[in-house]
This record gives sequence, structure tokens and C-alpha cells, in this order.
Amino acid sequence: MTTAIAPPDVDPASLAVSTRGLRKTYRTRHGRQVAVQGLDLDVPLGGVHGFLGPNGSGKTTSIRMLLGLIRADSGTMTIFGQTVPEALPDVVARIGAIVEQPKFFPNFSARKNLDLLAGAIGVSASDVSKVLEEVGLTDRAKDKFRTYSLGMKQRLAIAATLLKDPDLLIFDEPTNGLDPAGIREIRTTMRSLAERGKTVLVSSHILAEVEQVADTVSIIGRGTLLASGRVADLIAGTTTTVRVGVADPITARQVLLEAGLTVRAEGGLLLVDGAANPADITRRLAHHELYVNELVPVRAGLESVFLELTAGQGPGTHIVTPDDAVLAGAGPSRRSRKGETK
Ligand SMILES: Nc1ncnc2c1ncn2[C@@H]1O[C@H](COP(=O)(O)OP(=O)(O)OP(=O)(O)O)[C@@H](O)[C@H]1O
Repeated sequence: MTTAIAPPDVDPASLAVSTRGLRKTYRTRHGRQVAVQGLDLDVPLGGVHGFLGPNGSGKTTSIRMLLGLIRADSGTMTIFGQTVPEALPDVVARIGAIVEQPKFFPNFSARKNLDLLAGAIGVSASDVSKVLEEVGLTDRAKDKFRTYSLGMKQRLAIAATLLKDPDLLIFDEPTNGLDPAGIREIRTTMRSLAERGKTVLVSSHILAEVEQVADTVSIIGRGTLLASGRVADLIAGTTTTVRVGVADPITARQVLLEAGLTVRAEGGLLLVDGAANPADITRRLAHHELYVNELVPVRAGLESVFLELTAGQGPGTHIVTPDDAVLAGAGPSRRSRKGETK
């Protein structure tokens, strides 16, 4: 069982981003809505850091506070060791962010759009070529923006943030609305940025998708940190889920629950956690004359980590399951369990 962990006492200068006790409430018609409550977030320098949590868990609010777009009620934040928002003017040149879809001229080509932006911030035409190359749009650079697919539009947005060669890229749900190919393209772009030494902070509610690209993650729920660390370490701490097919899933579920196992129903199948091994499930069910027709160990992933961390919290969180993620185009997992401990 993975447990929620308190962030270590680290030197903010060794981190790209750090927050302590960050809090934000919104005033709504129904009273005060707590969006972020005491968030402690640490993003190491270099690599892709997934900022993960279900819809409404406070990811966008946290990012907006970091970027000085809204004010925190309390707590502290640093970017590259400098306290923000006070020091934002000093660090802003090192940050590229996509929080909302940027506006481009639909009838101008991608290159023309970037040339205009480059001119505004004093960046040369050769830098425009470089960023187009970096996001894989060189061949389509002369095409009008309006003819671009959603994935290409998103890559152009990333190219725009790269013009000033920032050290930290902050992407809020960059794959929203993209098809599987578009999602893969963004993943590839994020990885190549990390390989060039940049820090990429990417938020998502699709844990399985970010699991494939992130080096480290912070998982939040209801505005607080639930877990953080290297993806491989977090996954190593979870039990393996077993997918069970049986003719009478209702009775089978009852039997397994009575045996103290955790059982979730999913499309006529059961997802079982907590068994010593898959054979233990078969034995318990056979004892009640329930015979399995499918028994597949499903590799534990970040989604399992999240479900274990929030078990018993009741409704109010919706996390996208791996199956949803596949439907949304996350594709097959390439994660490894061989990651060594920090
Ligand atoms: N401007 C606002 N006014 C009132 N409530 C807000 C506002 N913005 C966000 N909230 C609420 O704050 C909570 C956190 O929202 P936030 O958008 O930060 O979450 P999120 O994790 O980014 O979600 P999503 O994945 O859906 O973007 C939610 O309950 C949301 O309804």
C-alpha cells in the first residue's frame, strides 16, 4: 500500500518549482470553495514532472498561482529558488507556459505566426526555424494555421513557448481533445525537451497517459498532495490488480469482499486488489463453485496508486481509468518497473 508522503525538506534552489502550504479558495454562489489546500509541491530540475489529479483537484488553480495569474490566499512558492510572485519579473524569461490555448492568426502560416511573435520579443528568424524543427512542424510551416489538426495547433503553441528558450515549460492538460496520434506527438515533444535539459511540468487527469512520459510525478486530490516521487518507485509500492472474469460476478464479488480483498466492478469483469497471488482468487471462488474464465494480472500503475491513496474517501473524485485513457488515445503502456531508487 502506498502511503501519502510528506515532501522532504529540500533546498528550493535545487528545484525548478516548490510550494509549501499553498492555499486558494474561491468565492462562489454556494459559499467558499476550497480549490487548493496546503499544497506542498516539489518539481526537480530537469526531466518531465507529471502534476496529476482528477478533474477539479486544483491543478489549474495551482499553476495559475505559480504564474502570478491569480493570487494565493496563503503559502509560499518558489521558481528556480526565487520567491514568486514577487520575483516573477526576474524568472519569467526562463518560463514558457501554456495554460490556455494561445491565439494564432488562422489565415497566416505557422511560420508567419511565429515570425510575428518572435519580432515582438526580439527573437531571430533562425530561432523560429529551430523551434519549428523542434516540434516537428518544419514540413508544414508554410501551411495556414486554420488547416492544422488539433495536435499540430498544440505543437505550434509549444513552439511559441520555446521561442525565448525557457528552462521551465509548464503545460496545463496539453493533450486535452487530442487523438491518439496527437497525444503521442506531444509526448515525444515533451521527452525531447527533457532530454535537452529542460524541466517540463505537465498537468493531467489521465494518469496512465503521463505515466508513460514522466520521470517524476506529484499526485494531488482535493487540493492536497497525496504522493510524489519517481514513477517507478510509486508503482513499485502498489499491489498488483487482477482482472477476473466469472459467470456470476455479483456473487463472486461478494465472496472476494468477504475474504477481505478490494473489488471493483468494470464492464462485467472484476478488478481485484490485495490477493497474495492470482491462484488465491481462483481457489476462493472455486470453493463457492464459481469458476473463472479470465484471470489476468493487470500491472499496477499510477491509477492504482491513486485509488489506493483515496480508498474510503467516497465519491467526489473522478479519475480516468487506463481503459478510458486507451479510448482517449493514450495507447499501450511502455512503462518499466525496473527504475532504481533515488
Ligand atoms: N474561478 C473559479 N471560481 C470558482 N471556483 C473555481 C474557479 N476555478 C476553479 N474553481 C473550482 O476550484 C476547484 C479546482 O479547480 P481547478 O480548475 O484548479 O482543478 P483542475 O485539477 O485543474 O481540474 P481540471 O482537470 O478539470 O482542469 C474546482 O472545484 C473548481 O470548480
